[in-house]
Amino acid sequence: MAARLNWDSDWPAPAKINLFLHVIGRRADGYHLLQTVFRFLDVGDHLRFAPRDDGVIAQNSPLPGVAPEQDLTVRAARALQAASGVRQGVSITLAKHLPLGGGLGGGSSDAATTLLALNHLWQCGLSRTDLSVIGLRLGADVPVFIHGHSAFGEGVGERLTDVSPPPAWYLLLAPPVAVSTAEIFNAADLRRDTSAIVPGAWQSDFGVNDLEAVTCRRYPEVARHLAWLRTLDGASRVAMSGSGACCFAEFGTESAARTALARLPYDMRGFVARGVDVHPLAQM
Ligand SMILES: C[C@](O)(CO)[C@H](O)COP(=O)(O)OP(=O)(O)OC[C@H]1O[C@@H](n2ccc(N)nc2=O)[C@H](O)[C@@H]1O
Ligand SMILES: Nc1ncnc2c1ncn2[C@@H]1O[C@H](COP(=O)(O)OP(=O)(O)OP(=O)(O)O)[C@@H](O)[C@H]1O
Repeated sequence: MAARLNWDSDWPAPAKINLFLHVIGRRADGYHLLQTVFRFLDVGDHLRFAPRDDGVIAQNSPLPGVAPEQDLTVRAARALQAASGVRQGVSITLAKHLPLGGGLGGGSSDAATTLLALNHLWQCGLSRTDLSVIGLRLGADVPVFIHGHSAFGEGVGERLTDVSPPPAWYLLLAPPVAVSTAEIFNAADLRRDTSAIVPGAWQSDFGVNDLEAVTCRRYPEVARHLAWLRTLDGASRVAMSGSGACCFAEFGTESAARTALARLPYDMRGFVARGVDVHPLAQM
């Protein structure tokens, strides 16, 4: 794919889920120390970039409720412009498919794809490590998308060790609420003392999402969707992703995931996605 990528390309920004997420402490600046496993999915947003000679960074497809200056694609492009000194601009078109505040890392993935794409198209020549440093300032979930492989994450999610969980398909549910990540991390009732494990000791059935109870107390719709997933037979894991709102059930076969989807109550929205361990732009 890498050799053919150019200004005419469609640039994918896949979703991630957190197979588990433990909060093991808190830094002096208030950010939380985590242990988590990030896995990509074969669904996501798509971006297109058009060159501009005037140095302007423009967003052609503003998201409802997100000022263009705050859009993570615009912020990523500006940060790359500043770090590399390039004088070119870009017009960005975002085809948004992932829910905002959904816990699927959509905004972070859009930012990471913008950094990877413009580093290539503007010929900035920055390394992936450079891009990760820029990305981390935009969001704790950005580095894993630049890293490009499913990974055990530590720190705030920037210290990454590759993992390859067993093949799996996921029934994702998207409760009709947007969860504020900051609200959940700052909650007084969040437990922050789960014991750390050695990354190499992680096995696919290990761990829970420590943010789940806090999100469920504040967003009853998330609790209701999780409770329904937990009635399903044959799921190897049921959990919330990130700080929510999306939840998933994991299955060993696509047909098992689709059978579960067929039973979805009329008032819930869901879809099936495959777990993917290599990011579509990893070979760039
Ligand atoms: C919940 C996860 O999605 C798990 O992958 C991430 O930890 C969140 O990553 P993100 O959405 O990129 O979050 P950021 O935009 O970096 O942070 C939003 C807010 O969440 C809180 N935050 C985030 C990450 C972290 N490790 N500790 C925190 O306390 C901070 O208050 C921060 O201001
Ligand atoms: N391109 C973008 N896509 C999505 N959200 C964006 C974007 N730019 C800015 N935002 C803002 O960032 C917030 C969080 O977006 P995002 O969809 O990444 O959350 P999330 O799915 O909870 O992510 P995470 O799993 O990283 O916590 C949104 O509510 C929105 O206000």
